[in-house]
Amino acid sequence: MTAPKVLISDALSPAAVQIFKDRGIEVDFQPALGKDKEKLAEIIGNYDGLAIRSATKVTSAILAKATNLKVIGRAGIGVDNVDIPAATARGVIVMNTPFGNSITTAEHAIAMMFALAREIPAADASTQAGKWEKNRFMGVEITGKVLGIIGCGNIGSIVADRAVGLKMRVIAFDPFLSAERALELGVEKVELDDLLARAEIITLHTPMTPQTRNILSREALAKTRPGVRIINCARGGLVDEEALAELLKSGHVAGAALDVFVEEPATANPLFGLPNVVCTPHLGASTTEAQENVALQVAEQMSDYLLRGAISNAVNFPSITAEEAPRLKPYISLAEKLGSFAGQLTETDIKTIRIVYEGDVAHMKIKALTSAAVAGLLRPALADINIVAAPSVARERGIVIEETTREKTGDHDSLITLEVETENLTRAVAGTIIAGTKPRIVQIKGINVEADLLPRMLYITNHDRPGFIGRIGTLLGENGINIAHMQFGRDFEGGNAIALVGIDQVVGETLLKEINTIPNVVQVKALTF
Ligand SMILES: NC(=O)c1ccc[n+]([C@@H]2O[C@H](COP(=O)([O-])OP(=O)(O)OC[C@H]3O[C@@H](n4cnc5c(N)ncnc54)[C@H](O)[C@@H]3O)[C@@H](O)[C@H]2O)c1
Ligand SMILES: O=C(O)CC[C@@H](O)C(=O)O
Repeated sequence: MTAPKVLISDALSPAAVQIFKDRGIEVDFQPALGKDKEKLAEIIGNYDGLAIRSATKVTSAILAKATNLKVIGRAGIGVDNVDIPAATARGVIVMNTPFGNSITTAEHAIAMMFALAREIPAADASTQAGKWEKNRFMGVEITGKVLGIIGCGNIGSIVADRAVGLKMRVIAFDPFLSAERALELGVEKVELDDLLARAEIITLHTPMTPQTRNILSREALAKTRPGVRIINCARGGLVDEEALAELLKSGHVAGAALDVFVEEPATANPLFGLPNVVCTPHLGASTTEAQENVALQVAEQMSDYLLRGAISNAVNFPSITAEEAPRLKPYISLAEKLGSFAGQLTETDIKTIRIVYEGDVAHMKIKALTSAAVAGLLRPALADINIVAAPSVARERGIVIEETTREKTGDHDSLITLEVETENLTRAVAGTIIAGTKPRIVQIKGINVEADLLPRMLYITNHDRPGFIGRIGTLLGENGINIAHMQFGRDFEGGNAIALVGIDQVVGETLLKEINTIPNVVQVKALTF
């Protein structure tokens, strides 16, 4: 196996390069490439992995050229510089490092708060200019002030913790913050309007989503207290920059500290040059400690995926640990084959996919197995579908996916049953793993029939009558088709029967039609796995 190749296209700590090398991965460190999208597009096709910070924009155009790419690792939190749907559609795993820079970023927000409260940047510039303007700079105390946190997740909670330590009164707006967590943090959970009306300092710590974009809109800013100070170390675009500039000029907002901007790199901005505006160039995560943390973590995560199939902190696929990966692999193959089996037999629109996981498999990462089953099921219709994209593609097509887990009920230690419902029928197929690694089908439409799934197979349904087996064997033999195995099942004597025939050659349309003329044959279908 040739070593996977990773491109680092942003300024990651050299610690990442070392990790990749130590793990036997070829690494190309080109920290300025993120700013050169033409060059990136030209070479991205050579790499299995891409490690980035925020400068590299992984657009759908870049992804279209990334023909070998398997994983994008973001050394940081926000993945808004990656086109996730486009990556997902191409089966590229996108991972981030959700905690490595949280403390550092929270500290930056606190530093910004002090900078605003005491006008430190302006006082520094004035002093170094020899002005000694002791009367110009009159600050405010932090102690006892009401801090309003919008978004109280990893970073917001660290800010809350530090602010409580500074004897501030902390209120937080976050629809996903539980009452227990708020109590634990010592913050008062409030609605947005309440926060806007009460906070003397507001700090933003939400991701950029359609709900949070412009959360501090012109209207929201108008509801704030006169003299409010605003800090944004999360994402540009959470605050209306034009409206904020106007309120700073009118004196309603006493100060604003911004680490992030609608347009980055920010070379011109409506806020630049206004009194008591403090700006940093997206430095929230820029400490030696945080950069070391995120670089090490992203390199480990990407290596684990490329070398061992382990997935952690992926934003578009469930996590799989390095220990789980080898155990899960045969079940992923089984789930995909069961899906493929049902998909090849389903010609009309699928309405619902129901998957039941029984026994040991019920305790595994079933989300990954479901993705594999859905990919297998959709592949006959959508040849390029991949396991990462499959569930979202299915949902886009209005297909309902239902998963159930339960303890072992029958003979098999693990059993996966896939049921597909279309307008006209419901089809179920079940399988298990034997000898630890081999996928085997064990039931079709409730009829027990045990068979290995070979690359070429025939699926035949017939009425259970004497003479069928001899005829099918003769017909295949006469046409030069070698039978690898032949398995039968029936619901009861003389009832409905199923034959699964593993074959070594391709069966053409003419022969399929001829098989269909054998007395008592109901349906015959050539399948490939
Ligand atoms: N400036 C920097 O260099 C820097 C560094 C790291 C992170 N960040 C950014 O900081 C932000 C927060 O990161 P995090 O790690 O704390 O994320 P997180 O996911 O841990 O927390 C985000 C919080 O926002 C809340 N939230 C989501 N939608 C909301 C809404 N509509 N209203 C209010 N709250 C909402 C979530 O419930 C969650 O608790 C992200 O945007 C991240 O990209 C910036
Ligand atoms: O990489 C950086 O410097 C910024 C990272 C930050 O925006 C993040 O979301 O983690």
